[in-house]
Amino acid sequence: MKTLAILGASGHGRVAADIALQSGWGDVVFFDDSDTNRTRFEHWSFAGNTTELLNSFGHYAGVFVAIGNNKIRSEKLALLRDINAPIISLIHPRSIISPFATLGSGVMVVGGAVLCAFSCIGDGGIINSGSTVGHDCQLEECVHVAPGAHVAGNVHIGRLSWVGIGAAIRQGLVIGSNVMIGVGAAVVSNAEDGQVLIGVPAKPKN
Ligand SMILES: CC(=O)SCCNC(=O)CCNC(=O)[C@H](O)C(C)(C)COP(=O)(O)OP(=O)(O)OC[C@H]1O[C@@H](n2cnc3c(N)ncnc32)[C@H](O)[C@@H]1OP(=O)(O)O
Repeated sequence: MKTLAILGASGHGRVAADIALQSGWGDVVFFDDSDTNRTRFEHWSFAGNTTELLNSFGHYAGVFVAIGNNKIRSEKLALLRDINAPIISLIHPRSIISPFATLGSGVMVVGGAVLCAFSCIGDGGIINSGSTVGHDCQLEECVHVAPGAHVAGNVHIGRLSWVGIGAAIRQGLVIGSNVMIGVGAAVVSNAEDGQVLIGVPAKPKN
């Protein structure tokens, strides 16, 4: 039986475990940096913090970082990459992924998500429930497309950016790094690094 180690015992971690078990993993074991005295997390074993995972990753057929914060997820993935841990991606069996799409490692694709032809998802990306990423999009490392958000074709999104729940991005735009696009925003022009955009049409938040 293949066992997956998941770093991040949270709601996002529960979603990761659910996808893992629906996609062929036999069991999961959780790690997290908080409340390290526990022995269980929901239905699963809990085995310690990040350090304990780094020391024991060889016991697991795969390792996944299920931390919603883009920056922390990126940092944890870098630690695991440095020691050649077997970082895997989790793809919900009822997501739709073009055979011409490209996914990095440590990516999560949740149920109902659609990745169109020639879209490219960087390491640690989260393509959440019912969201769509159009043709030829390039998403750099650890971008989160939240539930129900839609990214039109040929959009470039910089590392660590977050496309909020229900937001939409017009085709061909360039979204910088560390951008936060708010719930329900309609983005119709390029975004600079670090901007927080809200509204319809989206404008920088004061
Ligand atoms: C499975 C999952 O759960 S995935 C998680 C999905 N979650 C998301 O996508 C969350 C995205 N985050 C947001 O949209 C946030 O509201 C942010 C980041 C844009 C702003 O957050 P904060 O800085 O904390 O703003 P705060 O909540 O204090 O609101 C400040 C003002 O902006 C307004 N505002 C906040 N977000 C938005 C928005 N998306 N659209 C329009 N106005 C907004 C508020 O109404 C408030 O206005 P007021 O000053 O007139 O009362």
